[in-house]
Amino acid sequence: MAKQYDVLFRLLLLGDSGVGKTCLLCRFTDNEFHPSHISTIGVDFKMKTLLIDGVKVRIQIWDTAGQERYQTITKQYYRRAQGIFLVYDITSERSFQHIMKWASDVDEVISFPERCPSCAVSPNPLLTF
Ligand SMILES: Nc1nc2c(ncn2[C@@H]2O[C@H](COP(=O)(O)OP(=O)(O)OP(=O)(O)O)[C@@H](O)[C@H]2O)c(=O)[nH]1
Repeated sequence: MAKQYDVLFRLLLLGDSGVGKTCLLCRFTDNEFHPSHISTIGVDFKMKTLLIDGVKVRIQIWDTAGQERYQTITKQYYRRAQGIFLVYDITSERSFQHIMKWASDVDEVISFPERCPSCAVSPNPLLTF
């Protein structure tokens, strides 16, 4: 069976609840828009394969819940990501101000490799993109 992809990138969407992370992902993977807001529970993901210069690039995008109560779950995904999108709603100044908080949460998780020794060599996903 032919290999389905040559390289895999794991990316993560982070931001306040309701800023449009799921919509952004649906638009990117399926070119669809669903106007209803059904809060993500924990973490969900979608994939898309792109052909770039003859290389099959599979992009796996993890869509996290913006609600605070799921953060124990969502933080477990920060280290596995090779890139993180910090998403805000352009009509919500508050969601923009919270971007600093999301970024510092990521920094906090990845700055303490002793919490997860097997992940100690992971690059900082906020610095690599
Ligand atoms: N006008 C407008 N509304 C949007 C856009 N993108 C998303 N929305 C609306 O924003 C609401 C929330 O979108 P979601 O994508 O579910 O938000 P989310 O960030 O995934 O929310 P959580 O799963 O709770 O973290 C929905 O009611 C969408 O219809 C946009 O580009 N324009």
